[in-house]
Amino acid sequence: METGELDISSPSEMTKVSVAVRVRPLIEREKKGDAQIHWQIGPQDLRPFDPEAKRIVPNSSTYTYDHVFTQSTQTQQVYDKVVSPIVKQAFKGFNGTILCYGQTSSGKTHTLYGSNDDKGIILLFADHLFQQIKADETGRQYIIKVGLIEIYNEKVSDLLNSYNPIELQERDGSIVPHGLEELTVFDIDDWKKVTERVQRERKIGETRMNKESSRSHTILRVTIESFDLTSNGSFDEAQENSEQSPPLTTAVLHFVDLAGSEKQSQTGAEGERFREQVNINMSLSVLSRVIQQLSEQASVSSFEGRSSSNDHSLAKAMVNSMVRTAPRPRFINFRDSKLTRLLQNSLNGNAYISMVCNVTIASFEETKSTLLFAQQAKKIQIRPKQNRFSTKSEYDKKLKELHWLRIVCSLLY
Ligand SMILES: Nc1ncnc2c1ncn2[C@@H]1O[C@H](COP(=O)(O)OP(=O)(O)OP(=O)(O)O)[C@@H](O)[C@H]1O
Repeated sequence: METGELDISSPSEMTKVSVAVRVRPLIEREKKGDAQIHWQIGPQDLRPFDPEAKRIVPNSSTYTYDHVFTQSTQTQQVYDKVVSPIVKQAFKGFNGTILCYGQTSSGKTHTLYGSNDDKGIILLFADHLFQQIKADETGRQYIIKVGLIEIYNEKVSDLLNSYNPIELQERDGSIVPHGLEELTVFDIDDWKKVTERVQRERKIGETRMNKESSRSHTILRVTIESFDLTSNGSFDEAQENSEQSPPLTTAVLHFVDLAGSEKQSQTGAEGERFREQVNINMSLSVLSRVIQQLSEQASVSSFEGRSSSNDHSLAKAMVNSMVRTAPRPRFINFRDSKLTRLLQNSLNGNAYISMVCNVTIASFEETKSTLLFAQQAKKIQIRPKQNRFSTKSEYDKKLKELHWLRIVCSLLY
């Protein structure tokens, strides 16, 4: 396996969150303000740079990641390294989450939604998705559903359905966005219609909030259901046990564009804007806490795992003292914000996760805070499970759904 690649060779094994840092080019405001360069970018790391002395800060830390993308990187490269492996797994029925994190104006929206001359992850994903479906000659059928969720001031709503409120409900141990309308797309043309709506609704959202930067978290939720119709709709029990192509799989992909945090002292925000900022900073700090708790849990359990394999009394004593000094959290604070509650299933390990942490080299403190968050995230361990349907009745239900969806879509488009 190439260094830094997402480890998907053995899905039932523990693996880690893939963490990338993307450095955006300097923007006009920074160029005009004679911005100073505070970071030196290496192939897989960043180091603090002293702009006065024009050298790396002596004895400073090196921040290392799975991937570091420089100012000249196109989003296609980010997609190939960070998103594409997750999408390939989604075709086999594994959930995935792609999370863009960073301070305000660090390039999160650019990375996800792109610009005229640099396609964003969402469009690149659509190209990839429908190419894969077209190239599949096995006769498998796919149902693709898309929903767009907004979290604004701790309220969860459906951006594709008049901002209807969404309730986060727990079902069979999973958190589901109850009330979310999901649109079914059969090909790239359907997808383009939906993404045009997504872009429109995001713009309306921006106007509604009277803002220049994202004051809400938006989550594009894509469900890929795939099933095998080669045996003319009959359910093959033997195939059900096949690891590679079970008759029915489902995977949920989340593309998360987080609101950027800001310091009130820097922006002087008041009134509604101040309330937005407090909510954004609160939910981001809950996310940081959850990531920290999960990473602590991972280091304790991996240490326990290592020591039990050679059953050594000294190792056992060390584990005991470690558990005493850094106890495994009794619970993870998922419920403390809507964002972490919605992402609970993913963060808790049942999804491949890639984080793109966006930064600028023109800021020291804000970039450092993102880099520290990214370091914590690197430690989280995950063990995604394949989502496969296991009974003939579930299979028949899906067949009926496909049948009706095709009828409805043929009437709509
Ligand atoms: N890789 C890039 N290449 C060129 N321009 C970029 C890149 N990344 C960001 N930018 C530009 O930087 C500015 C800020 O980017 P963007 O709006 O994506 O930030 P953000 O992190 O989403 O901000 P916020 O949290 O405030 O919404 C925009 O003008 C965007 O076009």
